[in-house]
Amino acid sequence: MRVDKVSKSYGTLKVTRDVSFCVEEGQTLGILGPNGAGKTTLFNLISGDVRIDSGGITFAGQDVSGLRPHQRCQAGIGRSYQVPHPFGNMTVFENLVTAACFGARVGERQAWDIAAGILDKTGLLPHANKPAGSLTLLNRKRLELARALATRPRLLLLDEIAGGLTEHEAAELVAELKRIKAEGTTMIWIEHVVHALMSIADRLLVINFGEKLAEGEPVAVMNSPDVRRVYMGLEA
Ligand SMILES: Nc1ncnc2c1ncn2[C@@H]1O[C@H](COP(=O)(O)OP(=O)(O)OP(=O)(O)O)[C@@H](O)[C@H]1O
Repeated sequence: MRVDKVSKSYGTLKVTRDVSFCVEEGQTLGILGPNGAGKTTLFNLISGDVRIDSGGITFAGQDVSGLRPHQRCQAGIGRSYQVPHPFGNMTVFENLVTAACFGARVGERQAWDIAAGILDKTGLLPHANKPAGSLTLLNRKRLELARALATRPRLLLLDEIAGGLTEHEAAELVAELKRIKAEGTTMIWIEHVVHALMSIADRLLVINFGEKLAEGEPVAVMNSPDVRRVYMGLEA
């Protein structure tokens, strides 16, 4: 997946400024940056929830910049949202079947199988028949991940899915993401929980004021003077 000189403004506020980066197939890119730096906007531009003003986005050899969100999902780009958006009155299982039917474009029978497999994988099996709106924070986060997985993505965009979890819960989540990665799924993960991100990311990208501040091998990026000064508030 390649993001090439992408920009986005809201009125006079330039929230994404000429951002470029690549993610190799099967790799995990971690995205860090202060609040309001433009990280979620970047996801919105990749998933098509928001149109880019300029630049280009290529996925699996195809220019997807002009595609609508559901077309990008069907092309293999799945995402979770920072604020979970399940169908609250539908059960957990029904949410996953719906995601599989519309995102992975499979028939209902196959969607059931996909949903059942994901329930098991994400620890949601005991909650399969509960309304999604009744879940705890941890299970809502699990469902957000599960719904994205049900679309059978080749590229999975994860927006702050560890925020608000306990240490133990975050470790469980990381273990699950490692399994997903081992199956060959490419991932981009926006996360403030740095140690969780560091435990899985092959590369890090740091965004500040809508611009790329640093990119590269995770330890080198975290130790770079610019990142220490701007992101962590430390002297170089
Ligand atoms: N639809 C919109 N209209 C106007 N301004 C917006 C819109 N969406 C985002 N912004 C602004 O763009 C900037 C970047 O927001 P964004 O949500 O991408 O940041 P973020 O890095 O994901 O922040 P956080 O870590 O707090 O989630 C912020 O100043 C935000 O207020």
